[in-house]
Amino acid sequence: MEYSPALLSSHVVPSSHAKNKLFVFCVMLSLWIYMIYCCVGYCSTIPNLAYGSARTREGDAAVDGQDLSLGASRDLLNNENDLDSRGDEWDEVRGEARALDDDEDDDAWSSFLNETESKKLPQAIIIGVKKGGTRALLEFLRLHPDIRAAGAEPHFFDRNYDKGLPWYRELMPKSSESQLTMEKTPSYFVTRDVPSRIYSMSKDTRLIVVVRNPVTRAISDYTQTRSKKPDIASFESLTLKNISVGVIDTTWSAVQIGLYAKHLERWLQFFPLEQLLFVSGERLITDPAGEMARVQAFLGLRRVITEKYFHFNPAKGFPCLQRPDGNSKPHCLGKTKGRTHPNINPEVVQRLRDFYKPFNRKFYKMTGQDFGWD
Ligand SMILES: Nc1ncnc2c1ncn2[C@@H]1O[C@H](COP(=O)(O)OS(=O)(=O)O)[C@@H](OP(=O)(O)O)[C@H]1O
Repeated sequence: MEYSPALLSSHVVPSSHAKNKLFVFCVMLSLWIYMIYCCVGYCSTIPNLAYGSARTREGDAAVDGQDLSLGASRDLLNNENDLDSRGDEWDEVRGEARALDDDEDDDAWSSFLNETESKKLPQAIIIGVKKGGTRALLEFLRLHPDIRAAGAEPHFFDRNYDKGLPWYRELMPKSSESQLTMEKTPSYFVTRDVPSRIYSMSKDTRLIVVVRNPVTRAISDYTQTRSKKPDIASFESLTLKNISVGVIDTTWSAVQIGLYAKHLERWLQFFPLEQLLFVSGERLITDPAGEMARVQAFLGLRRVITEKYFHFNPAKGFPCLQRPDGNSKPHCLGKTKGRTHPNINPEVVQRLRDFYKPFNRKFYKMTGQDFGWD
């Protein structure tokens, strides 16, 4: 058989073409697989990160408690290990927030496509008061698309300050440039060093205080502790130094926290009054949309959280959250919010009312708001 270069080239040239094509195809395929892998990896990481960081927060951040600064405190309501505002309650609340937030994955996608999110130090903080309704306020605010808030209480400025601002920032959820970052730690309001520390972080931090009738607040505080330590002394004996003399024991933390005017004085040494918003814990229950309108205005947010988001649950006795379209069951805060209070001797209640009256008046004067407790 005759050797033919033409024949040879007719075999060789098409096969090298095919090889080239195959090579290009393989490269393209690998690139596509890599891109799909990256996208899928990213999507699945967003919610996982959110949960992961929440868990880390639960591990690191302290729980609801108090650090009082008005002299020695007979801290019989020591809530150092009180999981009331976190723990199971927090999981439940987080579930509620997610249940109402159907568009979370869409949000993640749009933020992936449109802008970079990052963790920021909070620009607004709910600083108190313990048992005032701080959890309800935070959960209501978390429905706002322009707010991102840490769920658990970080207790940075009172208990974890030595860990530094980077530690604190790490506890915050990611947010876009247009979103406000928030947290709540009710013990800040009554802790001596907190105002100066927040001021050092940023003198522009907006501060929100949910206040409630100090007598009811004290009973609520006591009820919480009793639910964990059923054998504690009676409210009456803890309130009065000596039952027969009837002098109020102001060293008891449950009493001290309610001296709002005294605590506020310390804050006003660092922040102008306009930088603080006082939310009525009572109106947060009777008119949540009205109080939320004030809060949103104070934070410079559009009014998104309106009447449509609330449904009063007569069995629970509190407003619960609902989807504005009303298509799903409303979600209430957990069972540790809205406990039944024990019956307290009416004479002791009256003594406490009388005791708080001058402090309340002073507080109304300082804030320019009458909360109607007297
Ligand atoms: N919507 C809604 N649902 C349930 N509970 C509500 C609500 N709004 C305000 N409250 C009141 O919040 C009180 C608990 O206050 P806090 O969340 O500040 O408590 S804590 O300091 O974080 O432990 C809690 O106090 P208690 O009633 O004594 O349990 C409630 O009265």
